[in-house]
Amino acid sequence: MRILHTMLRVGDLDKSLDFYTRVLGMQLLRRKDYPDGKFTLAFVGYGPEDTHPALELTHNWDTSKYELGNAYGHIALGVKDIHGTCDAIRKAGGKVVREPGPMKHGTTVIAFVEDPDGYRVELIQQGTQ
Ligand SMILES: C[C@@H](O)C(=O)SC[C@H](NC(=O)CC[C@H](N)C(=O)O)C(=O)NCC(=O)O
Ligand code: NI
Repeated sequence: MRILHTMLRVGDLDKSLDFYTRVLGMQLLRRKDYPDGKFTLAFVGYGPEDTHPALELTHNWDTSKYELGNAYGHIALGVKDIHGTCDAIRKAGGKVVREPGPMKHGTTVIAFVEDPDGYRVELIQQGTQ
């Protein structure tokens, strides 16, 4: 088995696609409208789905906001230069909500950014896990 995708419900698909593609550098892999169900699925990631996991951004046409609750954690991205990546994300208009540094109670070097819905994306400095 392998991880195929993680599904996130998003309130504004255009804003989310801009964040995940322009700000985080992902590719839009495929997008399909389901008019009978009044929703759109857009898959984004860093490579083709037959070899890379993807995010499934689900847009329900009648829902513009979700209660994220306190159970959801994050998706994590490995990065070569966490400081440079955070600077680039800020420059592109992204929101860094936790500056790079060792995790609390540990040594892995992490940072957190927030997507347009408030979902957190963790950046992990490669080689520090
Ligand atoms: C290893 C890396 O992938 C992590 O996600 S560790 C990040 C760390 N997680 C926790 O502390 C989990 C327990 C916490 N009580 C929770 O439920 O989230 C984290 O979020 N650290 C915060 C920080 O600023 O270092
Ligand atoms: Ni993590």
